[in-house]
Amino acid sequence: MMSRNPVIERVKGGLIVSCQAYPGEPLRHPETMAQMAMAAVEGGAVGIRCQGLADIAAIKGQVDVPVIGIWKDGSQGVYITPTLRHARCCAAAGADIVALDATGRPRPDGRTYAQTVQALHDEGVTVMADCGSFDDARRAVDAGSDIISTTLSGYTGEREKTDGPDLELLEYMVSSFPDTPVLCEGRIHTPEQLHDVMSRGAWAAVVGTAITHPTSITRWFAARLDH
Ligand SMILES: CC(=O)N[C@H](C=O)[C@@H](O)[C@H](O)[C@H](O)COP(=O)(O)O
Repeated sequence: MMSRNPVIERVKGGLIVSCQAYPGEPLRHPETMAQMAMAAVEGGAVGIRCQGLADIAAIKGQVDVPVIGIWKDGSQGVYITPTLRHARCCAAAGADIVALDATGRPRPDGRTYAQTVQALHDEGVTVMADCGSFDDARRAVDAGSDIISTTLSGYTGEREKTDGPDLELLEYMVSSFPDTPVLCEGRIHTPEQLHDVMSRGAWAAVVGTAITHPTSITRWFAARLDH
């Protein structure tokens, strides 16, 4: 499959690194995230996913690879780029692709996911659908999303939170929607898992925590101490 969108074509077959720090965390600073993004690109990342308008702008100022921008607002319900306003701001901050919650849950601005995508497409914005289930993926494809992704699997109550990536959902999406690039995102923690998701037909994969969240990585090691 080819994508007619050059930005999506650029990340084909590659590793996208998510550079995010959560509210109150020591690394939560746009310059720090830009440094993290530069380090990831040096290691072979073909794209960066990042959160927040300041981070998007700082990262776009430092790397040449495509940037997927999100704006997380809140932590319950629809919080990943929840409204058209949030999405427009991500695009204005420089995101090459804007990712948004593609679930059917009510959105704060009362628009449906499809209405939001329509408005963004009218403005020339490339849209990535963060899905939590197969129904979300179908709705996202029907809405004309440029990319669909497993991002929200395990976080919306519809799919079990698997230890690793949701391979079942990935395979279902890849086989059902051959004309839409499918990204695998969420709980890819090892190079072997990355290899596995790519061999199952992912267009590209997004890895966050295992590369850019040292507090989690430290906890994984510390949990194996005998005391
Ligand atoms: C559910 C949710 O809010 N996911 C977020 C989406 O941007 C991030 O917190 C994740 O780190 C990202 O999806 C990458 O996944 P992982 O960190 O597991 O490699």
